[in-house]
Amino acid sequence: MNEDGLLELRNKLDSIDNELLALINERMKIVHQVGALKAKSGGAIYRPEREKAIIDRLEKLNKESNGSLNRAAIEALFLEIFAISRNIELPENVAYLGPEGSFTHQAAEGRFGAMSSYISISSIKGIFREVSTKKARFGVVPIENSSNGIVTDTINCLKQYDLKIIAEVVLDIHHTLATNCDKIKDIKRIYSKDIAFDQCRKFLANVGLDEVEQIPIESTTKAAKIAVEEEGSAAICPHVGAKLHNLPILFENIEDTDNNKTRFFIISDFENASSGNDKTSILVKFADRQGALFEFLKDFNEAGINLTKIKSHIVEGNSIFFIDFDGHKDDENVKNVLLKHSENVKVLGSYVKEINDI
Ligand SMILES: C=C(O[C@@H]1C=C(C(=O)O)C=C[C@H]1O)C(=O)O
Repeated sequence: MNEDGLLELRNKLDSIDNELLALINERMKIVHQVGALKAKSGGAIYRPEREKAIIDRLEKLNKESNGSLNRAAIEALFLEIFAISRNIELPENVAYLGPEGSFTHQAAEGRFGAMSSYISISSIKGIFREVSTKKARFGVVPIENSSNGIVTDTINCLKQYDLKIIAEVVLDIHHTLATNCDKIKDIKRIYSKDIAFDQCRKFLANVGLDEVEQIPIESTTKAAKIAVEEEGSAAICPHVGAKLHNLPILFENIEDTDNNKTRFFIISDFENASSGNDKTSILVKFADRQGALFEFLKDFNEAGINLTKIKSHIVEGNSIFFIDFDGHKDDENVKNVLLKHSENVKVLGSYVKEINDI
């Protein structure tokens, strides 16, 4: 290795880092001023729509100037900077569906960064309780998986609690088979969450593990914890879950579809302003008469609103619909339709539409 060449390059990196540090500190001073203005006006500190606009602008600039970073890299860098900025203004605590290492934990960390504090909660209802009693500023809950559908507990809580969806996060879900066993045939039982077994059926059959006892438990990460302690056990769990409990990974990406995604909602107690690229979620209870659903959908159609999801759901014996559509609740056309149906509709929140859709 050319030692002089290496030293010269490292010196260049050092001086770039010095400039970056000075610029980030300069940025933080301005964030502080924004924070002071918000404190005066009572405005929300976290503004996902503004953060998205910054990332969109930087991605465009990066393309135009032939920069080598892709969107994921720009997001990783800047979402962390934003999270640090917000935490300097007001420390953020985030309640997520645990345990540590769960997919919901990953979704939470992706959005709130390394400086936020995280509270692992064992039930979805517990998360709603934590946020509505202001013990946590944000909650992160799963809402649907591409193979297993909607998460009933989350719908029930969205109906019951007066909290808002302020952002959505979509994660690609990958499972591993992790075990202390050296050979597949030594595996006598597998622990995982019920829906994870469903998502890996073909894989289990292909490797001859479909007849082995499957023990469903409440989380995939807990599955790794149990499997590490019990001889002859394996876990279907996320990569981070296996690492967290030092359980060797035998197979990666064992899910049956290569499009396995979970969508999460971030909930809090404030409403977002429009970003120009939003989605809105509502719950609707239709009157028990012919044509009620049809008329509702007709009004949406006539207002030029694009429905992106409609799922029926039973709560306490009554059928309600969970509906997503493009647009913000304050957009003129949306506002009018919602007003017309206000008796039957609960608006759950308007939030920036994710690119990675489910
Ligand atoms: C500084 C602000 O507050 C937060 C931090 C942001 C940032 O660091 O750029 C952007 C949006 C907000 O989540 C702002 O609203 O501009």
